[in-house]
Amino acid sequence: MTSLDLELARERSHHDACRAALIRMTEDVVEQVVTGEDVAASGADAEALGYHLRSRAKEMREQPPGPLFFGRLDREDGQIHHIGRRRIAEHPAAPPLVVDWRAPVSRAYYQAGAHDPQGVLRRRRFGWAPNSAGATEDLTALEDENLTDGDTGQVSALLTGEIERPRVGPMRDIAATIQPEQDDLVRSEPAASLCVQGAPGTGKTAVGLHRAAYLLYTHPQRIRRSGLLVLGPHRAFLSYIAEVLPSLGETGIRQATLDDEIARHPVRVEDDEAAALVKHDARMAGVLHRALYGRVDPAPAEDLAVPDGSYHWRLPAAQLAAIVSAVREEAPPYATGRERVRARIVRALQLRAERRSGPMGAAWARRVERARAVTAFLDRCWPKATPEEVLAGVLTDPAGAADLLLTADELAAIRWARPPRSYRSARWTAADLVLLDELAGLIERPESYGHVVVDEAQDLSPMQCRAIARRTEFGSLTVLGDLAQGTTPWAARDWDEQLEHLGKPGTPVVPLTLGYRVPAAIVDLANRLLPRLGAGVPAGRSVRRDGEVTVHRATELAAGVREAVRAALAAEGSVGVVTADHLVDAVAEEVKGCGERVSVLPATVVKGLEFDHVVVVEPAAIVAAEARGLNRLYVVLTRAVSRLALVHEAELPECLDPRTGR
Ligand SMILES: Nc1ncnc2c1ncn2[C@@H]1O[C@H](COP(=O)(O)OP(=O)(O)OP(=O)(O)O)[C@@H](O)[C@H]1O
Repeated sequence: MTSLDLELARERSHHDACRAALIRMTEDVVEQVVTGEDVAASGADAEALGYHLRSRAKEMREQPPGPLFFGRLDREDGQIHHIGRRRIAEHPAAPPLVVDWRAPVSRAYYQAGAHDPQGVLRRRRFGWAPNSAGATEDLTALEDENLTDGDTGQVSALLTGEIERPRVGPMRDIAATIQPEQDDLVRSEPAASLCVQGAPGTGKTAVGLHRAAYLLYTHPQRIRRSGLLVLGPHRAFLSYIAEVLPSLGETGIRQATLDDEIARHPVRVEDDEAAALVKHDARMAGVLHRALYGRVDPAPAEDLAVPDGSYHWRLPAAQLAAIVSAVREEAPPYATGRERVRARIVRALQLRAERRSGPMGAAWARRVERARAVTAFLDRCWPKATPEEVLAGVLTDPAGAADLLLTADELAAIRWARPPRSYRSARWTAADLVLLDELAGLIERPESYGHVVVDEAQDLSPMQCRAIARRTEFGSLTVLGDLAQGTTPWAARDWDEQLEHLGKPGTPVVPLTLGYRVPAAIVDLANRLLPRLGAGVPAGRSVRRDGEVTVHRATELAAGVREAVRAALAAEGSVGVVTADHLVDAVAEEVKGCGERVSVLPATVVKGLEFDHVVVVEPAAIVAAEARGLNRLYVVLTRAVSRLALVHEAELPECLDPRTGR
């Protein structure tokens, strides 16, 4: 037996011990559910304790199968730590057999190097059979890095293998291979917001999800109680990333699109581009504010008289006006403002009444509060409002609230051609829902999440950013994006401005430029587009030296597509055939029956996804299809993990043409 075999045998037996301990931990929790429900002092305690234990038992049972550790640290002080996705111990007080990758002692696993060993003698990486469910015999390799040997410049074969592994199915966690610059972001100060400007494939999404898991581990009370939300650009993306948090042991985290998060109604119609542009513009915040508060009458003309038996208590108009404007200045949410005016009126009436007739009890105050005359006054001077009613007013007659804030053309763009009979029958567009959310937020403050991770944040409009800002008033944000991948008409060109809309001005922007998805040959090709994207971001680089770009000039596009897909299928992994939206049906027809590994996708839905082999059909059509077509093409090219094929019948966009170079 070689010394490597011996070490592997030892590690396998440690894995067996971990497996046995994990089974015991799960059994213990299930047992505690039973006793926990019986022993607690009161029924309510038993309920709370039982709930807590049941959730833990469920969480333990739902642990996805897999290897129980992926690394090991041997420290100068003689301590040895195995590192895995969750802590495993014989019993709660025993030293752990496996420490959680998020624990402070695990940090050195990701950060220590020969130049800065951080008390570590040796880092060991374990190699498991692909997609292992955690059977001990799947532990097939290990690799040691001695940090005391000076800088050997040695590249880890296991790490390279993991990064270059063919992709199938949904995104996987990267707990075993997080890189130092990524780890800094994952573990950065939780109360502070953070913005990551990352070139394609640098691991922004992975960093955001691992940071979410880290925050839940480090601040379970604060973050769990107030909630954590992950926002992604579309549902396909959400299902692609859905497995990552559960595989890190974090279940039940809300992952949604912003549209889902704010949906008060179904989207029934579409805006034309001119209307959508105006509705997503930051000035709409002013328009809506004006429309809502335009309903408040700051100078009531008449005195208020509240009948009380045979008597009337009176407040003069001037005093009413002073109350209304004082509350306006305090700027509470609109609905709170109405109730505050009511409370101040009652207080003023009470003072008057007590001056005349002595103390008035709480019952009297309640009666006055609900008096018809008081409510009638409020209905005139601070009427109730619903977002739908106010927005319908704006879209029926935009000039009323938006005059001087919008140009005549902009007013015309958002004006309803045929207003509905009532706001209740209005058919709302996606942008209208953003505006309704703004109004709802002015009327009543929404609950704040503890932390929100926002992916592809460059694509959000100012009004969408404000919807997120409202939900993180008392929480923090992890903002992930790439200005070069901005494809919406309102995509950000500058992070400082976007962060201001997100309610977190001055948040530090940290660049990531080293890519783990796209091989260097493909990054170099995509970088040729960068100068024309107007994004001013640093160019991407790649750790990957593999990869291949091929260009097929086809005399007949259909035949070219068939040939490129056939060539792609000769290698392992997924094949994404991506083309302009209007060509999708025709292309899908050509590759029908090519099997499950091939997906045909419109260019507009591939953001955030990746395929081993990407076949781009007619790049020029992707560029021509929309205003930010070049940005779209940049996104499409950078979806490739190993190989990229360009198939074209029309001329290639100039910057991609191998004959014109850059
Ligand atoms: N440290 C790492 N170890 C292994 N794989 C990694 C690492 N970092 C990133 N990856 C992999 O690289 C790919 C790209 O990561 P991710 O999707 O998070 O990047 P991104 O910056 O969000 O990309 P894009 O903006 O292009 O969508 C994923 O498959 C991810 O698992």
